[in-house]
Amino acid sequence: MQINKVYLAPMEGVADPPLRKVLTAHGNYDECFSEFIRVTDVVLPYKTLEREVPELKENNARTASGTLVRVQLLGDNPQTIAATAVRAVKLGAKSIDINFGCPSRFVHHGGAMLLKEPDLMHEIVSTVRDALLPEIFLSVKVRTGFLSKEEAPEIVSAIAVDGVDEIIMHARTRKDLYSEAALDWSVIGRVREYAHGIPMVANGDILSFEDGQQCSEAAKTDRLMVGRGALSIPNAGAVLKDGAEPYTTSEVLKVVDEFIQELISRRFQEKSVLDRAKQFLGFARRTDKKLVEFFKLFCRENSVDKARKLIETSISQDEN
Ligand SMILES: Cc1cc2nc3c(=O)[nH]c(=O)nc-3n(C[C@H](O)[C@H](O)[C@H](O)COP(=O)(O)O)c2cc1C
Repeated sequence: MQINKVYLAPMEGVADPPLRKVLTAHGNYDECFSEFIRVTDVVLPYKTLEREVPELKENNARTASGTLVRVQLLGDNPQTIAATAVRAVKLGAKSIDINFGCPSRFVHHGGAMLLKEPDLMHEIVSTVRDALLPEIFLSVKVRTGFLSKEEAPEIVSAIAVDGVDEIIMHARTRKDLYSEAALDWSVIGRVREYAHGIPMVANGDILSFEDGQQCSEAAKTDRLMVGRGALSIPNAGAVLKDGAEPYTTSEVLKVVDEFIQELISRRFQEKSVLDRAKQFLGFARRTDKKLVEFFKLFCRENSVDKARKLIETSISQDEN
């Protein structure tokens, strides 16, 4: 199947503004997402939204390379989520996503915890939709269930509110967390009918062109979302949509170095720069055996200069 849309997934603590800037310059993504922004019983101040999603004011809700950033909100209070969404739109957001997929144990009543409460999910989605102008794109991100994928039809029915533009489904339940064995893209295909024509976006462990093809066949959709795979294959959009060759090891390392430079330019502390580069490589090594060894060497470096030198040496060895 021809893939028509590929999104860079929201990843809290990973896909922050500097990483979004770097990855969207390479990824050929149709849109990327903010990390989840938690909304309590208080409408979020503008300054919090500006801090979490600086792209809103800096570049009309786009990253430097022009990729739109969808603002993701998480919470259990329909009114404050809706009012916060309206504020995000005033700051420039063109698209909003509601998170019912986050399994974090630090989120007590929000994210995937609400998969157990279809009525509340329905109320949140309806209230947010009613508060926004129709031209503002609204999506909802869920998992296939809380305890079991048998819950998926009820979940999709609850959120398939008139005017919702997309349903994004991570093909695991809350209970599955990130278990590889539990992944089941076909659930997405089976619950399509409950979405009443709202396009579905399939998500979970898409790490290659072949994965993308299998996922879209099973999920019966031409829209995919890539999270961790975006760090192993920084050009994931081009790979999945156009069958481009995935970046080579040295191309991935050049992206890691760009990320390091981006963090330095934003005045991140040396330790944070090293930690974030390790985090990137930790994900990237999933699909590249050469990076497994490189990662071990990289973790021994205790200065950014030495770490960048190691990257440079490895790139020149790889290219010769
Ligand atoms: C470190 C990390 C942080 C995440 N943060 C969020 C988040 O803020 N909002 C959200 O909806 N999902 C979040 N997720 C879930 C991803 O968006 C995605 O659904 C999941 O990783 C499966 O896709 P993948 O296999 O392509 O990574 C996070 C996942 C990871 C690994």
